[in-house]
Amino acid sequence: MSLNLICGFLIFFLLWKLINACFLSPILSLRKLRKNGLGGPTPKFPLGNLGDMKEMIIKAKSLSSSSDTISHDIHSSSLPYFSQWQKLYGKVYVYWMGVEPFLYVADPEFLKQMSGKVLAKNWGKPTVFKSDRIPMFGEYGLNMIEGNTWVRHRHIITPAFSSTNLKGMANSMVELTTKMISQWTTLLADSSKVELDMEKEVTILAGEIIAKTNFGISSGLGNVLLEKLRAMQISLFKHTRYVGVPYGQLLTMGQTLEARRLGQEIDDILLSIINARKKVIGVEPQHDLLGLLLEGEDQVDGRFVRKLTTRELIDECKTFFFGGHETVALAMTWTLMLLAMYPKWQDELREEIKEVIGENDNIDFTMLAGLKKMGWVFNEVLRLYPSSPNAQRQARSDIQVGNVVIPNGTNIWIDVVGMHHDRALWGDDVNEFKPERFDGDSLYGGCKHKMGYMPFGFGGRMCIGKNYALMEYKIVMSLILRRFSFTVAPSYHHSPTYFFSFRPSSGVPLIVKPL
Ligand code: HEM
Repeated sequence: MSLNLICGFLIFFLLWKLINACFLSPILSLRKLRKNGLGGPTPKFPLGNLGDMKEMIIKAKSLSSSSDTISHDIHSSSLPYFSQWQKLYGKVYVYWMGVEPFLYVADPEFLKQMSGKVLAKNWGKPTVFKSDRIPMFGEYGLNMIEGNTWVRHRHIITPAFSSTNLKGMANSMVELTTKMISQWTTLLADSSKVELDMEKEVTILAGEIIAKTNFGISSGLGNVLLEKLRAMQISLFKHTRYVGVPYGQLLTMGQTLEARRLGQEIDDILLSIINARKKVIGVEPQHDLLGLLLEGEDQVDGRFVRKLTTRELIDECKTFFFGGHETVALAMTWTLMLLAMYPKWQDELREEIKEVIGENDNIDFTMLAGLKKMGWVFNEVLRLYPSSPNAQRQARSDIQVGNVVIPNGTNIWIDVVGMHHDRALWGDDVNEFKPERFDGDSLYGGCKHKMGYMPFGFGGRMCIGKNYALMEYKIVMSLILRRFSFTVAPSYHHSPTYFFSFRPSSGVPLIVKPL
């Protein structure tokens, strides 16, 4: 075959791929979805609805920056496109990121029926997000994998979060929080109050806690990992990403390469931690996550094989490091901001802590169940400011929900914030901070539909670290509320911003006073 012919074939093949990716496949998907009677905003090539989304965000931000009042209605202010499209097209519609259609779902009944049709292991995760997420979670992190690989990993990891193991982690949580408290006490020695950025304080603490309890590593090394993860997140999500736009990655090449470089550096540190731990297996007891993942072997077809490969281990460590500190840190940050806004709830919690824990420094795991009101506050904070504001899935086969067929390959965006702020589900006080709605051991806070409240996800892929998170939250909050009171600093500007999660746009400065 002549060189010209080969080049001709290659050009034809690349052109065909481009036309297919940019036009044929999206038109086919649009037809299939429209056949179901699903509405949605009109996509424009090549950005889909990304341009509209950006415009709406800029408008909403300029409105909120001119207002001094603190509103908890973050659905309208931080995700204005979803809230405005919902009014036009209902709670299930189709929007586009580039040439990728997304089925938007904020209807709990639809979600219930849809999730009832698919086994946890058969859910896919959108391929379109993978290249952005791989530097953060690796290819084999629990939240990235599917099918039998997910079943195997989940089966191996679940025992690490048993109540026996959690009990063993409480001491480290108390120890590290006490260290932070003594730093604050030193700062306060010379003045009666100080202003501290609570987001920064509790993020460092949560990072130290996950580093110690899951990997047995020192705060110093934990902080190095945290800084690299944070820098990676900023390079990946702080600026416009052209998700779903054909060859959109080329437009953000610099950020992508930077994220990959940081990802590799994190992998190298984790590999050295894993190798050091391998040397002490069988010599020292291994109760933390890493020890459990390393220890033991499985018998497969009569052969003994290691449970997870080194690549899988690195990816799981990265996933737990990231997922295990960021979510809890945000829950604690928003809690402190809300408690500073509503001092009545600070007093209520302090009273409860006094009754249940007293001045005891050896907080026992079993005592924590007695902190009922703190549980309500935790639930209410995660309702208003969920650390995981959405869940994403991809159909791996056609799914029939009532009259709607969700075609194989469809991306699904479940808007958790939308459901948590839905007036029809929660009533007129939906945007108010009212922890008492979770009174009476109500798991759903009076929500009219059980799937309308899902801060920890749904079905078999529900958060594996839920009990760990609640334990850490209760220990940290008890220890700090016992010693300090909090008020909102005049410099605080309430502007929760969505980038991967809901974060304060410029920290949460609070005035801290010793009690
Ligand atoms: C307030 C704290 C937390 C919140 C609100 C939270 C929320 C969630 C949610 C909503 C999911 C499901 C995501 C989906 O459906 O795609 C999830 C999954 C997950 N969470 Fe959490 N999480 C928290 C704390 C933690 C902690 C402390 C850890 C680890 C120590 C952790 C590890 C994970 C992992 C590994 C998954 C993936 C599970 C799977 O796919 O099987 N999370 N989390």
